[in-house]
Amino acid sequence: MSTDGDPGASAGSSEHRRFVARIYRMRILGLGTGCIAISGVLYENGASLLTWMALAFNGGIWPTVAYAIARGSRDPKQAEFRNLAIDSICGGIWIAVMQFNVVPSALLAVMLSADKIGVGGWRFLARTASVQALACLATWALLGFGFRPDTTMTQVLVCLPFMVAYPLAISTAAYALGRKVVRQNRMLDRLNRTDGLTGLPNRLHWEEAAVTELSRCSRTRRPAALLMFDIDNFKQINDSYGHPAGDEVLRRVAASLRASLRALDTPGRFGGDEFGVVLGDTDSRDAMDVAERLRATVAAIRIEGLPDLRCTISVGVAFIVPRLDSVNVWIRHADTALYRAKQTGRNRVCTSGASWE
Ligand SMILES: Nc1nc2c(ncn2[C@@H]2O[C@H](COP(=O)(O)OP(=O)(O)OP(=O)(O)O)[C@@H](O)[C@H]2O)c(=O)[nH]1
Repeated sequence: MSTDGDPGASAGSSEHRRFVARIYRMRILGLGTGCIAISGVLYENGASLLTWMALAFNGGIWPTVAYAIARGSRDPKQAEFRNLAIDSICGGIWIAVMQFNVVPSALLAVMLSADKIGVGGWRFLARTASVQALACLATWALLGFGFRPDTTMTQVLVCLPFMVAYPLAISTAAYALGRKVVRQNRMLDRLNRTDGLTGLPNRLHWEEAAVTELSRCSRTRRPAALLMFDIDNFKQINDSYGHPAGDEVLRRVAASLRASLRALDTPGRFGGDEFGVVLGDTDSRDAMDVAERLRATVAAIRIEGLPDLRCTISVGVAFIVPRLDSVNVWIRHADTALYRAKQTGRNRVCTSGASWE
């Protein structure tokens, strides 16, 4: 009995073991309090010793047996789904044994249904509800179609723990699951926006920052600049020192970027050995200073164990110009300037020329 779990995860995974453990805890609570509710009816109806023993088994021993079955199974998820169907069958039998005593029978049916929806949705409920109904009908026929729907006050009172504790537990589990989903969505969103190697915003995220900056500039008429830079002869670094050394260079360049920029600026990895920086509220002179500083910082990078490794960057700078209404055009201007820096000897800063100021 549970509202929690991910039936879609792969068999045998730790997620499935957690799912089984959560169901175990819920089953102990649900069947424990549920059997107390049933006992009120059995007591007043003068049930046989065999019926009491069956109830004791269902409430006290079955949760642990079900847990052991699921834990020992090669496919814990499927095993647990079978156990949940058995829960429904038992529920159907108890409803008939109670001769449809209305309050505990309705409670049992509702709680068992909530479980099934929580774990496997309405389709799973439909499947288990049909076996529950069949088990109920068969038991009812076997016991001679007894029908005593009236519920006494004592029977209502012994239903209270089930009525209160179990829905609270279901809500708590649903809330915890909801929080987990929100956390995982946030993490996914962060991963989607981050370059795995450098930890910088990836191209998509970085371009969003550029769009935001461009529209802010159009509104406020404040200056801004875009830097695009590319590591010089990076292929040669990879070829001479190996790919892991190339990766380390990329990480160190990213670290230099993070260390030397303001919170207002947005660095990003554009792809391969190409990076971009959005410099918010920055005029052309300051932008050139930042670009030169970056160039010098990267040139000073030294990698432990590789004393000969040197890396430089070529930087293209594009300022906001009048009637610039597309980030793609802004990036193209910076790219053209970067191309010029490469063409004129690398390890230098070039600008796209035009500026507002
Ligand atoms: N180590 C490493 N290399 C990468 C990565 N992504 C791209 N590269 C390599 O980076 C190199 C980029 O080379 P290019 O930009 O074509 O040229 P370059 O050697 O930098 O020369 P210039 O740009 O003209 O100075 C290619 O060899 C890519 O395989 C990465 O994540 N890690």
